[in-house]
Amino acid sequence: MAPNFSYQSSGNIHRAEEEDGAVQERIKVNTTYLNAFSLFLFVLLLSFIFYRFSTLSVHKGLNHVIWTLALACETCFACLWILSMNIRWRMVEYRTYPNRLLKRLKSESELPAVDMFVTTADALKEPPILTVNTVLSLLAVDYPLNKLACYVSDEGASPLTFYALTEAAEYVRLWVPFCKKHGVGVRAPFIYFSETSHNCDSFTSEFLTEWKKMKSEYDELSRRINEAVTSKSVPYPNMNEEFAAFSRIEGGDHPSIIKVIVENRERSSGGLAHVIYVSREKRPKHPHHYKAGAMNVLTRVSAVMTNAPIIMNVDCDIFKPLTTYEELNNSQKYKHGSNEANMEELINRFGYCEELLRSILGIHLDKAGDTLSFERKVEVAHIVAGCKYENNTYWGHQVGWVYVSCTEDLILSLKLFAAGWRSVYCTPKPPAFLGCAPCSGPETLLQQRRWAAGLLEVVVGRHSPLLSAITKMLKIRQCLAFLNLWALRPIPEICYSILPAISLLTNAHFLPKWLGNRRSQSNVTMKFLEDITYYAKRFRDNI
Ligand SMILES: O=c1ccn([C@@H]2O[C@H](COP(=O)(O)OP(=O)(O)O[C@H]3O[C@H](CO)[C@@H](O)[C@H](O)[C@H]3O)[C@@H](O)[C@H]2O)c(=O)[nH]1
Ligand SMILES: [Mn+2]
Repeated sequence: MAPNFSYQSSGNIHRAEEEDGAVQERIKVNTTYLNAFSLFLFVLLLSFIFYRFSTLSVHKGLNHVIWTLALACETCFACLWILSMNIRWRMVEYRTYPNRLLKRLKSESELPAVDMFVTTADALKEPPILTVNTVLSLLAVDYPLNKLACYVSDEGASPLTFYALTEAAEYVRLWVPFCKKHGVGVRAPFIYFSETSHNCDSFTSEFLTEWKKMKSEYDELSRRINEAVTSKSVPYPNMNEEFAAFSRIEGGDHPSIIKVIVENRERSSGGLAHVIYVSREKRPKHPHHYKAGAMNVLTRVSAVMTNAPIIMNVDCDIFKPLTTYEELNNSQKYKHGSNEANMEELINRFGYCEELLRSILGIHLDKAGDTLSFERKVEVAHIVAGCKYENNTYWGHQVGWVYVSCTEDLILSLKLFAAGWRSVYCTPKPPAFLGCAPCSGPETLLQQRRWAAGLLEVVVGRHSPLLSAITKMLKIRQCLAFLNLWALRPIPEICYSILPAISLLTNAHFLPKWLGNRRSQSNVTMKFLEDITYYAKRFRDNI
C-alpha cells in the first residue's frame, strides 16, 4: 500500500504524526486586519450604493441616465469585491518538510512511482532546448530514479524535438550524478550555468574541474540543438531508422510515434528514469482537442507502460509542478466503490484495449498486473495514442481531461472539486521549480485572452460552477472563486471611467455634490480661502 502523505487536521497546525513530525503543515495566515479593512471598504461601497439608489428619482433627464449607469457600475464593483474578499478571507499556507518523509518510511522503495508529463506543441515557438532543460530538471529531482518515468508529448511530431531529446539523453548521464553529488539548487542547466560562475573562490578545485566539464558539455549540447533548429534539419549521422517515422510527416497528418529514449528496463535503483517520446496520431478531419487531448493520450500511454499511482504535469517552459493529482483512473475506483467492475461498462468508458483495461482493473482490484514485455507495451501505446481510440468512449467527457474549454486546467479542477476531491496550493521555499512567462506584449495579451475566454466558457457551460454547487459537491466558496469573472471587469471599469468626461461635456454630474447646492458650497469655499489668507498674513507678520 502506498504510504500516507496526507496531513491530518488538529487545530490550526495539522500534524500527521507527532513523533516523526509532519511532512506537511497547514498554517493559518493572520488576516484579521486585512479582513477588517476589506469589510470597511465593503460597507463604504454599500452605503454609497444605498445613497445613490435612494436619490435616483431626484435626478431627471441625462442626469438620471448617468446616475443609473454609475449605480450599475458600482453594484458590479461591490459584487466583484465580495468575490475577491472570498479568495483572501481565510488564507492558509502549506509548509512542506520533504526531509521528514524518509523517517516515516522503512526505505525509499516504499515511495510511490510518479509519471511525469511534459507537453510541447511547436518546436519553432517553444525551442527544443527549453524542453530539454525541463526534462533534465525533472530527471534530476531528489527521488528514486527507478520510480520515475518522464513522458514528453510533442504535438508537432517534430524531428527537432526528438533529436534534442536523444542528444540530452547522453548529457543526462553526467548531469544527474553531478546535481546529486554537489546538491545543485536549480536543476535546469541553462539557469544553473547563467547563475553560477567559475570565478567563485569558495569552490574546491575538484568541483571546479567537474563544473567546467559539465558547462562545456552543456554548451556543446545546446550548440548542436540550436544549430539543428536554425537549419531546420537533423544532422546527417543521426538520420537513421529512428528518424524514419518523422520523414513521412505532413503538418497535422501522421500516425502515432512513440519512442523510448532512455530506458530503465530492470527498474534498478542505480539507473535513470525512463524517458519516453510520445506524438499522438493526428488526422486533419479529426479534432485533437489541444492540450486536453494530449494529456488524455499521455494518461493512457503511461497507464499501459508504467501506470504510476501519481502523475505530475509541467509545461515545456515551466520548471514548476502546477498541480499534482492522483491519476484520474484512481478516482474511478472510488466512484464505483466496488471491486466488481463491469467489463462492458469499462469498455464503454475507457475504450477497447485489453492491456489498458487490465491496467485499470489492476487499480480497481488493487493488484499489480505488470506482465507485459516492454516491446509489447510500446506497441500497445501506439494503439491507445491513435486518434480514433476515443470514439464512442467517455474520454473527454466523464473520463480524463474534459474537451469543452481551451483552459483545460480550469475545467479539470472544477470537475475534480465537484466530485469532492481536494487540492492543495503548495509553494515551498525555496521554490521547487521555476518557470518562464511570455515576455512580449502581444504574447501576454494572447495568453490573457485565452484564459479569459476559457473562464467564460467554463462559467456558462454544462459544467457551470453554479450548477455544480447545487447538484454536485462544489462548495459555495469554491463556486464563488470560479465565478471571479475578472475577464468581464473592464466593462464596468471602462463605463465608469468615461462618466466624468460625459458629465463635463454635458454639464451633468455623476458624483454627489458637496453640501447640496452651489451657494452653500461657494460660501464654504470663500470662508476657507479667507481663513487661509488670514493665517498666511499672520505667519508673514510673525517672521
Ligand atoms: O494544443 C496544444 C496547446 C498547448 N500545449 C502545451 O500546453 C502547455 C501550455 O500551453 P501554453 O500555450 O504555453 O499556455 P500557458 O498559458 O503558458 O499555460 C498555462 O495555461 C494553460 C491553459 O490555458 C495550462 O495548460 C498550462 O498548464 C498553464 O501553465 C505548453 O507546454 C504547450 O506546449 C499542447 O500540448 N497542445
Ligand atoms: Mn506557456
